[in-house]
Amino acid sequence: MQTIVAIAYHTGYGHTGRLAEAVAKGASEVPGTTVEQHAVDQLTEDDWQALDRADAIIFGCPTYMSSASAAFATFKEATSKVWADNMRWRDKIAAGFTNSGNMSGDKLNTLVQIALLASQHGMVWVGLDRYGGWNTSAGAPSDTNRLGSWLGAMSQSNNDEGPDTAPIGSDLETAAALGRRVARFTKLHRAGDTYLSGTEDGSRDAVLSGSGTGECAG
Ligand SMILES: Cc1cc2nc3c(=O)[nH]c(=O)nc-3n(C[C@H](O)[C@H](O)[C@H](O)COP(=O)(O)O)c2cc1C
Repeated sequence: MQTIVAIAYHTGYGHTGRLAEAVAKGASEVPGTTVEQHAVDQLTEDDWQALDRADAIIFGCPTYMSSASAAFATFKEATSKVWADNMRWRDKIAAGFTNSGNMSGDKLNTLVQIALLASQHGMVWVGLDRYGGWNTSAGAPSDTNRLGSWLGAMSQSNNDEGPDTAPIGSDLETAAALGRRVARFTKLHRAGDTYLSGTEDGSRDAVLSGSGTGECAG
């Protein structure tokens, strides 16, 4: 079964773009996953259609002034057309990531904004399943999930470094872990759907409402 994981992201200066690449790399490690990246400040009609076709959308943007960047906010509002069309992103898998200059930098607010966007669309949110790192005397910045985030992947990029060196490898690996997890859950979600669609009563909705048997015809 081939599944599509789309990454819809904004980057102002390239740092969050590195994170998007890492998320893509992680997702692509799950066999049978097609990964697409879409820069939300350059979306064409084809990009919007690709997002409609995706089984999962992972949203990402930098944190600017404690919030999602303005370019991402513009995209966020533009998705209201999708929502108004019978919530056509309903039931897709969703996740999020953000990057900022400070260790905290109030970037949890950005992930909350992204998670609320996904919730308004009726999407199914997947967070990060990694223990926090860099939180003991033996810990180090090289620990994955060094910023201790579970709603989504966070990274920090020094303000005096370009995207060639920031964010650091542990943040990129954290982002890759999120990509892998989303790709795995997307497969499980689609496989369950496909299984139930093949039940003897032939109706996923019948099974889920309790009137079907749930016995697979095959
Ligand atoms: C307009 C603006 C606002 C920013 N606000 C914050 C902030 O609230 N918190 C923070 O930690 N860093 C903040 N930063 C730093 C950026 O988050 C940081 O440079 C990040 O790496 C930029 O990612 P990008 O290269 O993908 O645009 C801000 C940067 C800019 C340009």
